[in-house]
Amino acid sequence: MLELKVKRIDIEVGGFEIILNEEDAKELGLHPQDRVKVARRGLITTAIVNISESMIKRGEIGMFIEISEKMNVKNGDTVKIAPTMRPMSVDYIKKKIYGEKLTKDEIYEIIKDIVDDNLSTIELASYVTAIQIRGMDMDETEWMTKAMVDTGETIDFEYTVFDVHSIGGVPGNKYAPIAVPIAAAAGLKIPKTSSRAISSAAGTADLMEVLTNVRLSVNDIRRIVDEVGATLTWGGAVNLAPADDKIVHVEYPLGIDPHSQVLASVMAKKKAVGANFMVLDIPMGPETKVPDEKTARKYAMDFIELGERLGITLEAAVTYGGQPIGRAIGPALEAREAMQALEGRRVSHSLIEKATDIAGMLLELGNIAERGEGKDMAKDILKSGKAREKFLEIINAQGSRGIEKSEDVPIGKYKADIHSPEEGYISIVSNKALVKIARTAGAPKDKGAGIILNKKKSEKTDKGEVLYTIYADSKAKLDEAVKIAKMLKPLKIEGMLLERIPSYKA
Ligand SMILES: O=P(O)(O)OC[C@H]1O[C@H](OP(=O)(O)O)[C@H](O)[C@@H]1O
Ligand SMILES: Nc1ccnc(=O)[nH]1
Repeated sequence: MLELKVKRIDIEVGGFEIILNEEDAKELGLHPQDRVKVARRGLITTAIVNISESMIKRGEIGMFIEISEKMNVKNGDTVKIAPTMRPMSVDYIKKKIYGEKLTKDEIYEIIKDIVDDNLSTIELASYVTAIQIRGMDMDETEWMTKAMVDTGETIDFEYTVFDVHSIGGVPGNKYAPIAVPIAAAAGLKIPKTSSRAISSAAGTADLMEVLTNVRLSVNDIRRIVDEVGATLTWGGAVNLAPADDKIVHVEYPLGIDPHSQVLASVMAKKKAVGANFMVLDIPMGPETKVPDEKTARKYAMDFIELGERLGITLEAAVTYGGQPIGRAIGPALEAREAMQALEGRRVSHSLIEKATDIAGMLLELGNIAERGEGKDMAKDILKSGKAREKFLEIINAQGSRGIEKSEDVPIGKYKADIHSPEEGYISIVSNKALVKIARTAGAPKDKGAGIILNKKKSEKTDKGEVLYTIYADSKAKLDEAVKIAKMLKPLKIEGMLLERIPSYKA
């Protein structure tokens, strides 16, 4: 064991990492990526070792933001460190890499180590990759979901709780800020939590954060649902299924979201708030998580079965994901478009149809509307302005940012129009290319960054007309996004030369 003086390093590294001087590391027999226990005043945490010759002096320990905050240390404090073993869950991850089925206890151990930050980013990334390639059966998925719930807090409401969730994968998917207030305006109780972006350029949590505080405590969620009927918050901020956000953290840069992880991630969040009934959105289309009907059915049946195992009645909606929902992509632009829809302004048909289809299913599940009449009722509630009122109540109860109208939403200061190289009809809109461009422009972290589509599939364009506009919070990222856009050409025009493949001799 060594006692070392803390030197805080103001960098977020996404996990518990420390830096030791080469000599101190040698004394303890430590190498880079080994683990140590770090202890101070009864607090003990596992951390991953990095080694430096000169940045950290002998007798010092460099502590990055995450571990400094967890251990509550300032410069000059002392901590004790000692080498420790790799957790057993690394062996279980390897078992999955080799394609074996995991037991309930092994899965619980992995999830517990994820929650306790005992796994390095490398190990966590291997876990996600192993699940993507090897998959999990329904038993493993159920155990994983329950482990995710049991390693966090849960909320018990005294009334019937409704919920809604999308598996994501289609850009511009801002159905929730419209569907949730419609259902809440009709009297349903919906404590909705969302993830941040996983494969897209804006998750519901990212876009809600433009308008309100999404970091609520369990008690705040309970109080606000009691008072106004619904919340729209970020799951990662509350201790509800806390493993989820840590897994999302490594899925995001990889842009992958394995089937059984989607099931566990969504359903753990629903179980943690005690949902009794829920609607699940499955966007289907090329370049989404669900390319065809067969995959959509598999998702729907697996979700329904997992729902049954957890005591949640679930109805799935397979929705059109062949191109973005609405015309806006990126947190602020999507928040603005959702508000425009709530204000009754003219927005894309696809957005209104999708949001009211889903809200209608919730109204029917809640026995507020007869079967087959939910959608019309949802449209009436939207038209009446009651959903807008409810939405403002929700965002004000969570913490007002002073945004009351769509015009108040701040969007990217820099923008560039992309023009059509020729006349014709739009034949292909590439979800993936649009996400790549929006992410290059800075979304989802730069809230104002993203894309507004001026043209969508089957629409006619003249030569030189604006196809879409890219927004960014910084000029450098805008320039980069324009470069990528010109390379990827996300909108194809019928008759357009798609690619020229020269002969070897050319
Ligand atoms: O599209 P990508 O980024 O893969 O999926 C992540 C999004 O999907 C879910 O949707 P919602 O909360 O029901 O809107 C998550 O909560 C998150 O907002
Ligand atoms: N993996 C996930 C996909 C969509 N939503 C989630 O919350 N999680």
